[in-house]
Amino acid sequence: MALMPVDEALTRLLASAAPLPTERVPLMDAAGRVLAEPVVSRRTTPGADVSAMDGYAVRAVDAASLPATLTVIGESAAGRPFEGDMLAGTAVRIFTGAVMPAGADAVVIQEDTLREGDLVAIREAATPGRHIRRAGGDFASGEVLLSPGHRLRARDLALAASADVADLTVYRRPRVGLLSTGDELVRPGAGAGSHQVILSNIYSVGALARAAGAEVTDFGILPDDMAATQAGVSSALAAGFDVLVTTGGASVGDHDLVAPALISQGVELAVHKVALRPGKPLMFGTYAHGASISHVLGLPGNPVSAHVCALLYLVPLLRALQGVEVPPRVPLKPARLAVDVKANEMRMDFQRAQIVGEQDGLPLVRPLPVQDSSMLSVLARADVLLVRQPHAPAASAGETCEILPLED
Ligand SMILES: Nc1nc2c(c(=O)[nH]1)N[C@H]1C(S)=C(S)[C@@H](COP(=O)(O)OP(=O)(O)OC[C@H]3O[C@@H](n4cnc5c(N)ncnc54)[C@H](O)[C@@H]3O)O[C@H]1N2
Ligand code: MOO
Repeated sequence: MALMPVDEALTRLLASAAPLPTERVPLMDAAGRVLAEPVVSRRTTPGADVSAMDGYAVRAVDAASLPATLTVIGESAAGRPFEGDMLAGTAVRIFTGAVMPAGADAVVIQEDTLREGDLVAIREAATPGRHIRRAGGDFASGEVLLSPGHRLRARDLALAASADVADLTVYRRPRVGLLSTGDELVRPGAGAGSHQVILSNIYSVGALARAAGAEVTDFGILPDDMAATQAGVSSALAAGFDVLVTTGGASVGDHDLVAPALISQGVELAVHKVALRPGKPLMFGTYAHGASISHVLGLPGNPVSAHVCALLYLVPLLRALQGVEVPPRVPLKPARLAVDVKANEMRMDFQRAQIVGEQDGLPLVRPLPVQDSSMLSVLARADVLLVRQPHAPAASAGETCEILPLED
């Protein structure tokens, strides 16, 4: 069967990824969620002209030339403004964030004054507007501060709070189910024999999914048996995950039962086998539950392949389900080769590589010597994936190349 190009598989996957329903969440629970409605300020901030420093509010004209001694007629603290008017020759003690008294147009910082009783000697000439934060200087009421599709960062939550917005409309978190397959798999810490393999894929894939905003459920391990695989797939589909991720059993061996089991349970496969290394056996399909659908992503069992496929396909799918606009291309970045590399064959190749320096503003990248897709220690040592396009010719040290970050 012909292998599908990497970006075409991504295009097909994203084509079915309509955003999930929305919900309201309080700001405290909103980090990492994706906005479904804009954040519109309900307030002008600052709400009035305020002092940026601790000192004395003055009329600049009274303290424009020195010496100048003014009479202190009151105090303005944050939350407790001075109510009176400032007449010629007066000053008001003021603190950071406090409203400027009517008539004052400058602040002299405390360090530039000498206070004696009701009098304050000004030791640094005042200029109009000095140390004043203007009303609306940060943002105005009605201003759109954050737009739909934006993934909320810590600082966005403070911004929304300061705009007097207490909860936000975001897309529901995608629910992801992880289904592992393989007679050989044993959980970490459960005393695996040397003929067995320790279940590792759900940890990397699950962590990538969580970091992309999903709620993750470990749905267990299936044996390499057709009836059991069909039954496992059937109950995982019935659980109604937004995304069901299988690992293993994706290739062509006698024990690779996932594709036929998915098809037998009503999953329509849109992708099966991609021109990708590692990750050739990748499959993707959808399963209809009435009006809603489950996306089904079948990852290869080799741990590096599963991780790379999750980065390339699962993470963008989860973002798209949360309303993020995701370009249907692998997001490559420029770099420079630290060593010569060979011509590539027909599969787009994602080589585990290290950044070993910098040249002309680009990271210098060297592929690790072993590229076996079972080797997690090599993946852990890598800084990035060095990406080689299908049929790319041999390239020399110093030439530009493309990389994919392993973390964002
Ligand atoms: N004749 C062919 N053989 C293979 C082909 C092919 O085209 N023709 N493709 C190869 C490629 S590429 C890959 S990648 C692997 C992956 O195939 P499967 O998805 O069927 O993976 P398994 O056979 O189930 O397992 C492969 C390997 O990974 C280990 N594994 C599986 N699940 C996990 C897990 N959850 N955690 C940790 N390790 C896991 C499993 O024990 C095997 O060692 O197929 C090639 N073969
Ligand atoms: O392409 Mo497989 O994914 O060799 O590891």
